[in-house]
Amino acid sequence: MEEVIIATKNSGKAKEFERIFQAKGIQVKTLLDFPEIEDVEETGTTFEENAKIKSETIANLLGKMVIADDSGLEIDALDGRPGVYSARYAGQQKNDEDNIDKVLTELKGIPNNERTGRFRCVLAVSQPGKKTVTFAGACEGLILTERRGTNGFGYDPIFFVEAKQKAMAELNPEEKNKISHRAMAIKKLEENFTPNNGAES
Ligand SMILES: O=P(O)(O)OP(=O)(O)OP(=O)(O)OC[C@H]1O[C@@H](n2cnc3c(O)ncnc32)[C@H](O)[C@@H]1O
Ligand SMILES: [Mg+2]
Repeated sequence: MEEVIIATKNSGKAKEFERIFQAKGIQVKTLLDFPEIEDVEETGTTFEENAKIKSETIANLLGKMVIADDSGLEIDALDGRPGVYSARYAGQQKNDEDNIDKVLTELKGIPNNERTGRFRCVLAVSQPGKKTVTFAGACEGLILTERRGTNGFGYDPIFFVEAKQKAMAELNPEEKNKISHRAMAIKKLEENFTPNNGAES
């Protein structure tokens, strides 16, 4: 495999995929390279459903193998929210800062030991004429009471990784890409995916 197409318009995700795949000699293209392709509506109720909707739509459109990533932050004290609504938690404008503010407000007064949560990522791989296959990854953490660090994207500044004693946004890209939910899902994909998976459509 020399090139992969990742069906994402999120530049933070795109950078992580580029870094991880380029280290393996694989070129990454994302939907940022295809500005004419419109947003795919994420009508599913699970990460898996949404990842499949994105990969199948774009694979059909381009006639090539496509990988999609649906991901988000699940917070126990909020019954799993923002979950699949992570990108648009504070509204359709998809603003990371507004989303973080909303989570911090909702968690006001919740003690540290109850601020558990996890990032989840489901990767879906679609090839024309074949069944879509999926790979999931997760990364456990605690939700901080204020922002720390400036690396990464999305909710990284308020996600505390206990093993590192740092916020995700305080880790450099290599460190994040060793432990993240996305890294875990990519690892599973590498270990289990061959282009013959999902043989019949
Ligand atoms: O659908 P695409 O085009 O890929 O881009 P998106 O931003 O809409 O992506 P999702 O629908 O999968 O929503 C994921 C949201 O979850 C959050 N998220 C996912 N992975 C993250 C990570 O590694 N660090 C911080 N936040 C993350 C972030 O707010 C994302 O916008
Ligand atoms: Mg999305």
